[in-house]
Amino acid sequence: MKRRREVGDGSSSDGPHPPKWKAVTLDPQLLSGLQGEGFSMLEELDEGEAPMVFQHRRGTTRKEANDKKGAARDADAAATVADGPSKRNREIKKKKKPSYRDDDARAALLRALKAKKRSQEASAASPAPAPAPAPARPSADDLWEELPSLLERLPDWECLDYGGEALLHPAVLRALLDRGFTTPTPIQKATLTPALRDRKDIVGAAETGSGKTLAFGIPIVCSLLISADRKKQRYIEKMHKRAERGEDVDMDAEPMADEPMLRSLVVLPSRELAVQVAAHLQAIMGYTNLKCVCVVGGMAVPKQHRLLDQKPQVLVGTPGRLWALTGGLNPALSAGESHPYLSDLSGVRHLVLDEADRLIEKGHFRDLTSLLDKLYTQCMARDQLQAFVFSATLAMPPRPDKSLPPKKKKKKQKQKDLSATTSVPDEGCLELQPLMERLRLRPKRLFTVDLTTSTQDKTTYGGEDTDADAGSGGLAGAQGGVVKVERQRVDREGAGKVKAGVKLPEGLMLTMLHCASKDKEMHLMLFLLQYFASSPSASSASRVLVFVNAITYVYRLDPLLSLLLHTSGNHSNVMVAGLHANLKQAQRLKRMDRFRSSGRGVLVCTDVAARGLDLPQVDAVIHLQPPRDPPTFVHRSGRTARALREGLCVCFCGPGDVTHWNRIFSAIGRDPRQAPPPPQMAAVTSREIADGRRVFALANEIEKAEHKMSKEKREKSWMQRTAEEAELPWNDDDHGGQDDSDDELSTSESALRRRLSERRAQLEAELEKLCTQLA
Ligand SMILES: Nc1ncnc2c1ncn2[C@@H]1O[C@H](COP(=O)(O)OP(=O)(O)OP(=O)(O)O)[C@@H](O)[C@H]1O
Repeated sequence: MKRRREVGDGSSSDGPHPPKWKAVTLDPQLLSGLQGEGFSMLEELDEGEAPMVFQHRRGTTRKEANDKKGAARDADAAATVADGPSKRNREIKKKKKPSYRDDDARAALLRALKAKKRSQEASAASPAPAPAPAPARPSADDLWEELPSLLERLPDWECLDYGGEALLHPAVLRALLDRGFTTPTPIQKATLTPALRDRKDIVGAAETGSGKTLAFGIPIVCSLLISADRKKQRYIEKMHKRAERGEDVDMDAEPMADEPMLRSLVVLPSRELAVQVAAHLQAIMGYTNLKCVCVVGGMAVPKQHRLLDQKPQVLVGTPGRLWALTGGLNPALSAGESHPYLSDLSGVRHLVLDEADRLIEKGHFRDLTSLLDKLYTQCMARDQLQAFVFSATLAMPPRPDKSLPPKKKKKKQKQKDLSATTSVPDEGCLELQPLMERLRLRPKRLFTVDLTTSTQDKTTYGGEDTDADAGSGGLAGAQGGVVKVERQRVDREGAGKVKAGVKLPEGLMLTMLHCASKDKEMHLMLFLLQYFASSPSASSASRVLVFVNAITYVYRLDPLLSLLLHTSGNHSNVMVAGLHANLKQAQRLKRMDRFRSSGRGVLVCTDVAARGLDLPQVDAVIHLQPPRDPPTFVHRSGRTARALREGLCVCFCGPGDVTHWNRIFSAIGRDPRQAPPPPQMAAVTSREIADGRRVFALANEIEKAEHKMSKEKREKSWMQRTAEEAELPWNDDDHGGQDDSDDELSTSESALRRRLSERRAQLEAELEKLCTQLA
């Protein structure tokens, strides 16, 4: 509230209703310095508002005066900071009831105003300061000079150096160093030399999380860089020769850039995986000018066209979208949506089939085989195309026993499609022979490495023995030796014969939880409550994947677990999300991102998340329902215990699952009877189980009621919308199936909501009690 008080002669007026002026006694000192500056009056504000301001008749507006007031405050604040807190507090108190008796204060105000004006003028005259320059990326020459120091810091990668010539490009070494990858993983060690030095086709099987992505990523990036360097080298030599012949040459000129062409094609079976692999490759290309883009189904075609306009050297994608963009017909895309950059694949030098066994399953193989046919037709000179085939579940073809007489060849069957002819031995692990034929892999160029069985392969390469784990490769191989694979049986597990192509990571703890089928979800609840309660600290990241076999089950479990884990007091920061193939691609990626960035999270998912995904800090994988086959079990379980970390795998087993689990355990060479219960459940008492049942029943009831309510609401709004679109009259009573008036309806709805919130409060209290018991 403002009160005006008359100062001076009182001749000022405020329009038709002038305020009632009242005489105020002012200190003559306050006015002494203001004579002759057009000063006419003071405006006094009540406490809490700004201090008194001077209003000048000479065109100074209220806004300007306020600006000045702000500047004065800034100047005062700046002046008081240096005086320490106590003095500053006194100053602030003073400012609440300022007094301009003091000439210094007035002078400070005028100084501050002048300073503000000067700084405004200066900033208007000079452009905004340029942002601090990003640290310059070292040039290719710098990186070559850095090579010795890089190798010194990465001695384990140095073994891949041979004959004094670096096998790995320094730009890649630098990126590996940045990521802290100081040692190659066994599969990387085993494959890099034959892939890079001898350009062998690589077929590799290694456990989940063992770094297979870089086992093909590094050779691809290095070979692209090295061939660019060689081209430059050849150009420089040519220029030197011309200079020697006395020709006038510009030695600083760069060689003419080739027309960009696609050089490497990486095919994966799932969209999330393609996005992840592309990111992985981009990370090791950080010090290069190479481009890698990702194209997958479910994403906007124009956006993917824009990505292809960049003419990337490396393209990662799923078979359907790749085939469509290369000009194939795909019902998902109409004709004409292919991209010209992909019409010519003759420049492709690397082809990768990651998760190869999944790629040739139904649903992918048609697009894949069409793509391969086009690729091989265009790359007529097969020698230029190097293939990489990887998976955690590949069964290598058995070594032919030369002591036996050769089998009579059967009449050659016409192979119509890959999936029809691919043999699937050992509970679903793909045997490679038909795939190799399809890929036109030739034995002479083939290098296979299998680190998935407990029978360790010893790979003989070009006649000299080399340990696959050492990967140092015999030099004879370089002269075109024949690859032989000899198996030395080393029984690691001591648990009987292990089938080919199914090996779990070393750090995985395999457990089994037996319970009645109807109690599975209740036990899941108890496990999760215990699990998060026993995590080292509430702030440490910890994530769990719960696998089920049906999308409808995800729909049911996701909200139920959200209710339980959000409601339960001290675990309220556990994020629960569902993931399945029926979600739109953008939704899938968004949920994955949310899960990745959640401190503590549970992802309820179908097998769409089983393969390849490298989610950080997944400490436990739960098979609430047994997977369909051993490879799926291996892939699901492999989402944890990655890169030599530890992880927990919990197999929920109801009476109906026993046979299924026996089959899977037998395939991985384990005895299900010897699998212990998960440690989190070992101490759970029968009383806690009884309490758990009660809590779970309550949560189930709430979830069902909430689901019913939201379903009715959705249906009603859908029907109303449809009626409106069809211009039909809409009456709630007709369609709601109730005779209540609007008021009665809303009353019953609000009563229901009230009941639900009471039940929620009850659930919260019961969960709190249960958590305390479990702790
Ligand atoms: N040399 C290395 N040193 C340390 N970590 C590595 C190395 N190479 C890869 N990694 C890390 O290991 C993890 C697993 O790698 P990757 O996803 O390539 O495994 P994978 O064998 O393809 O697994 P999956 O079979 O499940 O697809 C990743 O987080 C990756 O960054």
